[in-house]
Amino acid sequence: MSVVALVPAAGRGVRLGAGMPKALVPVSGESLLLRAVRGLLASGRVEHVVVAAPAEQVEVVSAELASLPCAHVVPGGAERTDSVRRALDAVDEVAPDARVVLVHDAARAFTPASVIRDVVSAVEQGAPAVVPVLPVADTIKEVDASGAVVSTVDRSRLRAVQTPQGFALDVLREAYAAAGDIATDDAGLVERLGGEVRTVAGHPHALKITTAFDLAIAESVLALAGDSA
Ligand SMILES: Nc1ccn([C@@H]2O[C@H](COP(=O)(O)OP(=O)(O)OP(=O)(O)O)[C@@H](O)[C@H]2O)c(=O)n1
Ligand SMILES: C[C@](O)(CO)[C@H](O)COP(=O)(O)O
Repeated sequence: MSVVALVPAAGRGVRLGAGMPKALVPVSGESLLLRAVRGLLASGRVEHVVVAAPAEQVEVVSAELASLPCAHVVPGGAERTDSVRRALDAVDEVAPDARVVLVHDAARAFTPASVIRDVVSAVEQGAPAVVPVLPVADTIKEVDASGAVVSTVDRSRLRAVQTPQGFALDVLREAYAAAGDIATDDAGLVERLGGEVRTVAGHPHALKITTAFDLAIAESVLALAGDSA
């Protein structure tokens, strides 16, 4: 029973503003995408990877991953959900024996191997869907349309959600078959069907690189880890 990872990498990276798709932005000479895919494979728990690339950059992205023969590239879509769906559609061809699927943002390129392993193990032990989470550090307030505070939310029950998110393959397929509106994460589609979603501990290094500030943090993490992060 193999594990396949879907890597949505077709975003424009508007908030980062690097003038190229975010997945191709280099950190210490290696793109976020290459780091993310290599990290999945280096966990020792992922055998196949399907990357959703910007539709007009499939060849560029394929060349970027040429050193990793188990990575396959498909054209992504307009929204993250569309990109994941296209990668999911390629699983039968790329990994016909897969029963466990991960969905992992290229933008979370520094996710530690331990998080990837914990997510895979939880699915293998029977969880239909698994997300890595971190406690919320800030006080969270609900505000109305005018910006006035409505309430202070009890943060003890809140978690910030990361990737990779792990699924039994048939569960993710069912969730995507039923998907209506766009969801901000894949587990949200399982929740809509009433499916159980379990959590494992996330990690600060699995941050999503969204802005130039996040990229600076990633560069610092790499510098501290001596490029072994
Ligand atoms: N149509 C899209 C949009 C996003 N993604 C991917 O989904 C992940 C999370 O998205 P985000 O970090 O929001 O990336 P962007 O959409 O590129 O960011 P922005 O909104 O700043 O353009 C990224 O790896 C991104 O490449 C994708 O595959 N297809
Ligand atoms: C999937 C995700 O990374 C979990 O935190 C996040 O929801 C992606 O959101 P985005 O708005 O598409 O970046």
